[in-house]
Amino acid sequence: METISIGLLGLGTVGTGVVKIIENHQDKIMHQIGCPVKVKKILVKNIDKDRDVSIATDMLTTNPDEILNDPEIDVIIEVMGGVEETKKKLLHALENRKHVVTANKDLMAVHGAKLLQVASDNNCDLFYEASVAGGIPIIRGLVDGLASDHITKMMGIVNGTTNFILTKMTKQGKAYEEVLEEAQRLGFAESDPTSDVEGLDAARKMTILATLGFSMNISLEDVKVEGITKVTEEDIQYGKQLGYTMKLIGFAHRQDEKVEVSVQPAFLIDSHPLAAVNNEFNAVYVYGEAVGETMFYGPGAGSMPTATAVVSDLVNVLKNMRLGVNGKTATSPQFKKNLKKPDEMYSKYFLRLQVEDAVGVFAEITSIFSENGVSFEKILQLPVKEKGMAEIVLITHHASLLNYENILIQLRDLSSVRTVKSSYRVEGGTK
Ligand SMILES: NC(=O)C1=CN([C@@H]2O[C@H](COP(=O)(O)OP(=O)(O)OC[C@H]3O[C@@H](n4cnc5c(N)ncnc54)[C@H](OP(=O)(O)O)[C@@H]3O)[C@@H](O)[C@H]2O)C=CC1
Ligand SMILES: N[C@@H](CC=O)C(=O)O
Ligand code: NA
Repeated sequence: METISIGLLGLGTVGTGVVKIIENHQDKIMHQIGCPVKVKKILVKNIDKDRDVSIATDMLTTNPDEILNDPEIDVIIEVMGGVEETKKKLLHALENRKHVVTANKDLMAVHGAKLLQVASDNNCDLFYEASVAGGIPIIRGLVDGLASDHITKMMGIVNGTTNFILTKMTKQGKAYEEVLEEAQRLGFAESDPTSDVEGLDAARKMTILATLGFSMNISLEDVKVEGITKVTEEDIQYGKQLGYTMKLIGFAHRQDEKVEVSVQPAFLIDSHPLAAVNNEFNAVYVYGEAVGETMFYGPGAGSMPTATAVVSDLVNVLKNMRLGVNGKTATSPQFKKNLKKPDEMYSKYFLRLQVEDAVGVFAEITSIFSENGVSFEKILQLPVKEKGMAEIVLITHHASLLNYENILIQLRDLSSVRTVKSSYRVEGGTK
């Protein structure tokens, strides 16, 4: 029986998990594909490093050509990270007719369209399930599970680090900096956690989900991004009093064939299923016109969960090899990109203002809202320590982004408004 040989690029957190799963689940893999699978060669930076898995030294190399040009290697698994240099390596692999499995969201969010095209031109598979929400089969869920439906909305908690931080701030009242260090120690955060906390990691994942879910070529630049670095414990506590939970939400909405995609800290109504997703867990809520509400939940990062997605992609490549149907997945989007404008993007908003505690101030503020056609759903006025000042916390009814931004400009111009302390999107509905 012929053995399938794999070339592995990277033997870090995910690569180590891949080696373990291929070894430990060999019987199950063989049962599905009918022949054994072995990792033949592994690209690393440092051959002498201690590893969490036992590997013969002659399997390691620092020369990518030993893998990319080896005619015995059928499939490349890329779990090394990086964008431009990695793109070159994968193009080289595909041009050498090697199938590719990758966990690299940074690469797929930026160069996915090009790589998928080259894969298709060479009759190769390029699968990337692990790139979004680690071990959760969300890409297969969208592309296969919901293939017959018209998806109108996706909301994702797709970054484990920020969900861990916000959960600890909300439930244990811990400070942001303290929890970020904990997330780094536990290994959820990227080596430079800026892309986690500034929302870029989630934006890359939402780019991939929106492209697939809406069958439109969404690029990273189309995603409006805001991270969690400005979220305060007071904001979280005010939201709690009003019945909302703070989450970093990736939001993708389609209406009348126009779409919007964004990532931002947002308040979710406590009864929303995503509000119960805590710590480093990820979840993606998907609304399809026919299926209604669905939610995909699980571990979005970590060695074994992420490697599960990678090796499952590998099994699919090998099943396709047996059937002789590699590279046949449709890659070109069905629809032309059509993005919503600010007067077409509707949401509720949470707003926290520090204002003078004087007669007429409340009326001045409410008149700005009514001039812009926006009304309130909830409102609280609270005393603050500083004499003569008060805090107003409110939730609006649905407003267009255009009207809401006008309101913010006008409020900042009012002499009775000392500061706009914070402002967040509020989510709760379905479609
Ligand atoms: N960790 C996670 O939970 C998740 C990770 N991912 C993605 O998976 C990929 C891998 O992540 P992770 O395993 O955490 O990363 P690690 O940093 O743990 O591992 C990277 C591996 O790649 C090797 N490597 C990196 N650059 C080079 C290079 N230029 N030449 C040769 N070898 C190189 C390293 O070698 P050496 O060991 O010698 O240093 C190391 O073995 C990334 O794209 C990441 O975004 C996706 C979902 C979840
Ligand atoms: N840093 C990422 C890891 C997985 O993609 C996260 O926190 O989700
Ligand atoms: Na996944």
